Amino acid sequence: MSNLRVANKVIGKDKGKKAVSGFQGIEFLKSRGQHILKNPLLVDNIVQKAGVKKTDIVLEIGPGTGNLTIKLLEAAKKVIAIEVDPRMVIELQRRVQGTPLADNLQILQGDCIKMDLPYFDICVANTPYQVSSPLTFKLLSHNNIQPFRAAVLMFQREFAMRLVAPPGDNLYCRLSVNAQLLSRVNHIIKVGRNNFRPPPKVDSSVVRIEPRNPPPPVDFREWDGLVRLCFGRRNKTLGAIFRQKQLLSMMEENHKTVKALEKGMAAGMDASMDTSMGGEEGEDEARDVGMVCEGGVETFKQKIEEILVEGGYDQRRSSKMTQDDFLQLLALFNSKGIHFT
Ligand SMILES: C[S@@+](CC[C@H](N)C(=O)[O-])C[C@H]1O[C@@H](n2cnc3c(N)ncnc32)[C@H](O)[C@@H]1O
Repeated sequence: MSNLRVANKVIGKDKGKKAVSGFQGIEFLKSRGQHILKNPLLVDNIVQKAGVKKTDIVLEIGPGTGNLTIKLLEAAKKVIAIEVDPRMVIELQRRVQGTPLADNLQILQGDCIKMDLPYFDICVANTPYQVSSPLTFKLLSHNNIQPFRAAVLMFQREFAMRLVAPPGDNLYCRLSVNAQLLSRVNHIIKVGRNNFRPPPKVDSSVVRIEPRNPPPPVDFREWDGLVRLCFGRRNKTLGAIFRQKQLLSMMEENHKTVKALEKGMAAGMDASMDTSMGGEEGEDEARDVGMVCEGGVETFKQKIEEILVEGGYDQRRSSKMTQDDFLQLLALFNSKGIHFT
């Protein structure tokens, strides 16, 4: 039996997973999102719309049997392809072997979510749908370290439409807000399911993601913490969301932790000059967590309500709020010492 025949069998961690017969004897795995592009015109269209330049280093995630890879190699200076399935790696190597394209292809075998990404100018990929969201945000956070021009990615249609959805759209959600904070996202090609082998259950779309350079000056973790709460119940008013007991007590705990940490750091710095004047213990505690107002000790709930009313957010719904609305809301909370990390 040749090496290739051995390689084509489902091996290693993937052994025993559901497979359908595919290309050159390779069984395609559903669990790995192996839906191979079989329409060459579509492949040409993706490469052309991506705007790949002769000087580009292209990152491809999941090259599979190489239908897109070959076209990318013809258009770019170099392609770095990350593929998790060793059978696909062998097939791709076989396809370029002995051709001038082989010199410009680097294959990294492994899981794209677990490995550090290399430098690249543009990412073009028919992505494995299982990793759509982590991959999108991995790419966008990589942009903070090594900025890139764009990512042109095939996703399931609904995921793509959620990425591009504007405020007020039924599909507008945490994913839309987060992706649009970090990038400009445009839908560029609709792709029917019959362009793949085997055909997936749903249609797909290609989107173009252009990271915002420089990235927005906001702590993304904190931003996502706020957005996650706001979209917990997307059609409720923020007033109603932030009145929920469980949410308030979680925020209050978080608030106390942040204050205690700040106090600990300040104490470390001021250890040699203690200016404390004593006072009522309860009030000190409340002051420590930033909840003392003119009339005395204010409850955390009141504080949050005041912030929302003051900013005009009490009756707003996250499903209709823009990036700027969320940015201003976060700035308002932060200015009152409330954080979402
Ligand atoms: C939708 S197929 C695309 C194949 C090929 N690019 C094409 O268009 O014909 C997805 C590919 O991603 C690979 N893959 C799945 N999960 C992966 C992961 N976590 N990291 C890297 N590659 C992955 C699969 O083995 C498969 O080859």
